[in-house]
Amino acid sequence: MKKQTAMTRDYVATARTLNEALPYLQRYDDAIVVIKLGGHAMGSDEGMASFARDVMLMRTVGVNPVVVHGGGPMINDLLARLGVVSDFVNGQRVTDAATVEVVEMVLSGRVNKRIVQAINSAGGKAVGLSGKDADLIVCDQADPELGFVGRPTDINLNLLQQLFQAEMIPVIAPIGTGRNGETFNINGDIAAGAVAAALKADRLLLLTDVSGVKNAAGDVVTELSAAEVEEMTRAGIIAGGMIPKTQTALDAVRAGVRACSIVDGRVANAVLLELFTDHGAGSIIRA
Ligand SMILES: Nc1ncnc2c1ncn2[C@@H]1O[C@H](COP(=O)(O)OP(=O)(O)O)[C@@H](O)[C@H]1O
Ligand SMILES: CC(=O)N[C@@H](CCC(=O)OP(=O)(O)O)C(=O)O
Repeated sequence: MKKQTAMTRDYVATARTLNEALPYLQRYDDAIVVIKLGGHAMGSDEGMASFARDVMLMRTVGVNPVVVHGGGPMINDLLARLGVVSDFVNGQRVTDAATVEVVEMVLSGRVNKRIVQAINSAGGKAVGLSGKDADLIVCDQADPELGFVGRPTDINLNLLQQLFQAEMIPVIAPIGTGRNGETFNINGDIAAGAVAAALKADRLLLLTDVSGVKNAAGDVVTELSAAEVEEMTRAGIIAGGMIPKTQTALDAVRAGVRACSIVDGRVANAVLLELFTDHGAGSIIRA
């Protein structure tokens, strides 16, 4: 009897959640949502499977999801085994010719295929790509000091639109192609921002390993203005890997993306909570 009561309570809660989700489901019907999955947010196989189900659910309710991933920790692991140490400047890896080979191998290889496989196991049709496929992400060199680090200049929108029409889910490794045949390493956040901006996406979600952008007291700032981001960066409160994230968020909303959220990807169903409930967490930067 007691068990039945608990079960009934569960059903009531589920029904309430579905009811709460309705306006969000309507708002996001046929929307484009770009999700950046950071290397630190790609933990356990269960976490990956849960992320894949969330992406699949988005597709099922009519959203066009695009996944762009990182994999910094996985690159570090292989470089360490090869005895190579990288320097980072403002959250970006200084990338020489030998390093870019390792970066491409790790990102376009194991990391990309792990995500593709997880989404397909959840019933989706994910297609793994790097920026080299059909010239998806063409880059210039970002800064000579960073070596083979790319700044995206052109995105092949036609390819992405064809995949949306076929209800396929693009999973993109942040590797760019140069005009002279170079291979470029692109920071995952910057690649996701460039794709979101080109698509004028409804939402850009940056999934990471912290609960949002924190202020000097260590509290998450739920809504951030451009001026606050600039000030917190100048003061060194936004540092390291959070610099490309917040700059990407600003660039994306300036380029026509409706909103960008920085959320904790380790939280179960982080993507669904952010898109389809009143309980979105993390930090949001709006246009
Ligand atoms: N103000 C800040 N608020 C939150 N995190 C910050 C802040 N400044 C720097 N960080 C750091 O940024 C990291 C996220 O960037 P990064 O390690 O590149 O993540 P990912 O691999 O998910 O892209 C956090 O783990 C944190 O250490
Ligand atoms: C230029 C640059 O820094 N590229 C990144 C690409 C991977 C990435 O962005 O990974 P996360 O999202 O897990 O940090 C790198 O080499 O680490």
